[in-house]
Parts: sequence; C-alpha cells; structure tokens
Amino acid sequence: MTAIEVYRLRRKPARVRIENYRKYVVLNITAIAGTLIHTGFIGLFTVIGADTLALFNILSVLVLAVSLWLNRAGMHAAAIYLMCLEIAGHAFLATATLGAAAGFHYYLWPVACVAVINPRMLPRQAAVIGFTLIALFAYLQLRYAALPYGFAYAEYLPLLLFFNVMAAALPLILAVVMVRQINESQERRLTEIANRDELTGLYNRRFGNDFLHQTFAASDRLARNYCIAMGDIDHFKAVNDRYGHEAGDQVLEDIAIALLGGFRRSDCLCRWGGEEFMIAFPDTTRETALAALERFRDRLASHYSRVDGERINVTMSFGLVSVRPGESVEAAIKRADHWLYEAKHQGRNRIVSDVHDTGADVLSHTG
Ligand SMILES: Nc1nc2c(ncn2[C@@H]2O[C@H](COP(=O)(O)OP(=O)(O)OP(=O)(O)O)[C@@H](O)[C@H]2O)c(=O)[nH]1
Repeated sequence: MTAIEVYRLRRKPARVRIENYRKYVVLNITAIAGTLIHTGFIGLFTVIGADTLALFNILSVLVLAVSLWLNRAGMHAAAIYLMCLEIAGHAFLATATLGAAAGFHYYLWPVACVAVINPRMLPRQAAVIGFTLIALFAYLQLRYAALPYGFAYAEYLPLLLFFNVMAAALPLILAVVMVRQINESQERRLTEIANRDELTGLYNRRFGNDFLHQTFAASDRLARNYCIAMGDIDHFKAVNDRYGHEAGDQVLEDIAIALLGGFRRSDCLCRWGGEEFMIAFPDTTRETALAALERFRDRLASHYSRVDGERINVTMSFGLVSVRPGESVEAAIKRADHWLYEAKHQGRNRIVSDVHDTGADVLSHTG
C-alpha cells in the first residue's frame, strides 16, 4: 500500500471506500462551501426583503446537511443528485424572483458539468441532462432578463452578479482540473506499467530497446562515449532447482534492488529477459562503466537473499562494450552478448570487455 493510500485510509469515514476517497473529499468541500454560501444568502435575502428566498435557503442548508451525511455514509451518487437538485431549484427560484441580472442562473453551468462527468451516469443520459440544464439557463436568461428588480439595495446588483458568476465558475474549474489530474496520473501509470518489468520493477526489454535507439543517435551526433553491458546470473537454474521457482523470483527481485542502488540514475537498467539484464551507460567511458560494474560485483559478493531462513548468494557475469562510432543498437548488443558468453566460458563471476579501437584486446576481470 502506498503512503498516500495509508493516509487516505486513516482520514476517510468507515463507510467510504478507498477508491472513492477523492470523490468524497470533493463532495465534502462542495457541500461545506455550499452550506456557507447559503447561510450567507439567508442573511442577504432577509436584508433586501426577499423573505421567500430566505426561507428557501434555510431549506437549502438542510438539504446540503443531508448531502454531507449521504457522502460520509458512502452514498456519493445520492449526495450528488441531491446537491444538483438543490442548486437547480435555487437557481430557478432566485432568478425568477430577482431577475437574470442577479446572476443566480449561472449556477446551472457547474451543475451541468457535474452531471456530465458523473461516471455513474451513461454518456447519453449525462448529455441529455447537461443540455437540459443549459437550456434551462438560456430560458431563465431570456425570460427574466428584463424583470424589474423590486427589492432593497438595487445598486449592489452588479456586485451580486459578479459574486455569483465567480462562485459558479469555481466548481466548474475545480471539476475540469480534477479530470485533468486524473487523466494525467492515469496516463503516467499506464506508461509506467507498459515500460516496467512486472517482477523486478526494472525497465523491460521494449523500453530498453527504445532507450538505446533514442540515446544512441544523440550520442553519436555529439561524439560522446557510450557503453552497454549485458549481465546474467550465474547458475540460476541451480537456484530454481534447489530452492524452488519462488525463491528464484525472490533472488531476481533482490538483484534488481542491488542494481538500482549500484548505478547512476542516468544509467538505464533493464531486465532483458529471464535472468539476463542490460545496463546502458550513456555518456560514459569504458573505464568508468567497468569500475561501476566492478563495484557492483563486489557488492553482490556480500549480498544475500533470504528464503525460508536460508541465505542465497549468487554471482553475475557481464559482457561490456564501448559503442563504436556509427554502430547500430543491434550490433552493439550482439557484441555485448558475445563478451557475456566469453565471461561464462572463462568461468563466470567476471566482467569481460572489449577494447573497440583495436577490436582485439580483451580485458577480463575476475573475482
Ligand atoms: N524463478 C525464475 N526463474 C527464471 C525466470 N526466468 C528465467 N528463469 C530461469 O533461469 C534459468 C536459466 O538457466 P540457464 O539459461 O540454464 O542458465 P544458468 O543456470 O543461469 O547458467 P549460466 O547462465 O550458464 O551460468 C532457467 O532455469 C529459467 O527457468 C523467472 O522469472 N523466475
């Protein structure tokens, strides 16, 4: 469970489901803000002499209190419908009483917006309700535009219009911002899922390949050093055979954690497949990459996985290449694979790297 989920779990009322927490908070804020606004309106309407409206606002406050209770009880859809009904009724009555110049019919816009984004409603149904509410807005505007204002403090009418337009815009903008946030976070999450290996959380082969293709071109253009290492756990089959597949998975996860702690953030760590890993070192000389791999191999020597009280220690072999100018991703990977094979052949637990400028030298680092 993520930290934010733990926080939500602590804060939410018992009957609100964790996946509805965001909805619960937004509805709560809306209902509380609505209650405060309507309480203010009770005073305002009493002062200007619109007693029917003042009485209606007492009813509005009660309706919003019921909505708050429904929201806390987990009945979010019922809370939304009740609030929308209250706002629409109030907009109608206030406009019919004070005229369109007071701007109460503007509250129909956020109600239409909430109706349309409510996921409980079918899209067609939501569209019909949305258009009906906007049609009601247009009707009120046309019908009551010329209604003479017959109450006290007429000079403050423009101020009331300004307040109503701003207050009505607030939930509208909040709703759109919320939808945007949800969209962006879902997009980020989907991209993460598509790019990551499920077991280890490292990047997967598809992402690794894309990364190599993108960074190779830039590196070549700028004549920068670039290294690639292919790594493979030694005798991993024996781990599976002796301790079981689940223990093998545990070892893979622990290796991934060790890899993440062992290299720079700019290096790209991928699970290439099975028990094979690819590390891309952009903007890095062969000597630096070799030193980093050596440090990692040292680290691995004192690194254990614990499975059912047993300590499992594994070693890894690496093939390292410094990318040649103009070399393709596929050719560089093939060479790294070749030196990995050579490392296995020479007895494992070592790093074998090429020296590309001669194409002949082979450095072998053993434990
Ligand atoms: N537990 C687990 N095992 C895996 C996974 N992917 C691949 N393997 C195992 O990794 C083992 C790889 O075995 P081999 O290719 O023979 O290589 P090795 O035993 O590591 O020997 P060398 O590479 O020659 O040192 C196989 O037993 C696979 O089943 C995985 O996701 N989880």
